[in-house]
Amino acid sequence: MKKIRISAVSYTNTKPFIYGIDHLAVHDKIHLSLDVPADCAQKLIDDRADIGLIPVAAILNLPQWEIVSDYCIGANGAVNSVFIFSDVPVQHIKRLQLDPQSRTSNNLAKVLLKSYWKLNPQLIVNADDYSASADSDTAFVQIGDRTFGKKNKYRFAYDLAEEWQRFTSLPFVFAAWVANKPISTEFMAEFNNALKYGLDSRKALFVELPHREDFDIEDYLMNRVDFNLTANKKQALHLFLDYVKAL
Ligand SMILES: C=C(O[C@@H]1C=C(C(=O)O)C=C[C@H]1O)C(=O)O
Repeated sequence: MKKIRISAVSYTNTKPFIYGIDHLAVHDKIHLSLDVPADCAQKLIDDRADIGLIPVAAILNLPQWEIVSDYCIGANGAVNSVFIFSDVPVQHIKRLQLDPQSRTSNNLAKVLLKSYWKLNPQLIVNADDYSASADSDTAFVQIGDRTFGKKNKYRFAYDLAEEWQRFTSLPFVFAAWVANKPISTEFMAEFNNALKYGLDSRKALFVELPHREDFDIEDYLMNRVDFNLTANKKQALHLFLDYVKAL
């Protein structure tokens, strides 16, 4: 049987899902690659993958798409790995560098700047000095493991899932399992079950993960990232896509 090509996020937030896939028979039906979120999205857009854990903002670039699982990378309030890091309060940011690995959070930052904070800093894509500007008016968006332990290194760290919740009173969905073509319901049920198994096995996974003094990975994967794609999260997802379309 031809293997289903799956691109998943290479960050710690996806490790529970990978644990589930690696421990169940669905593993043998899959060709799995781990990529930064922007590449997960591009693989699905270019049809180099059949299913991806893709940044939801990239859904808008897919001619055909379907959410194929009950699970996601989401948050109910602060997620603790998606920030605008800044040396000045958001009102004083003049330039904002976007994260080359992100699609959703860059757009979330744009939505919050426009509609919540009502600010209009210059946005910089692919900055040469990304995340290391000497200029204190220049802030940056950053996602994933590169943010671990950095929260107290900048005078201001705006958690974008928390700011979104302040703005809309809703949770947020960063990435969802999306297919770009019809996939059999039998396979999707087996895959969904593996994702659930991974989430249910988080305690066993923690034994394998490296300990960090500067970041509480267990709290992150048990309490900050919220993996259930609930009705509330779907509502938030559609609202977010409407905001992105209006940018
Ligand atoms: C919470 C996170 O969610 C992520 C953020 C994404 C984005 O901004 O495009 C995409 C996938 C997720 O991994 C994170 O990576 O820290």
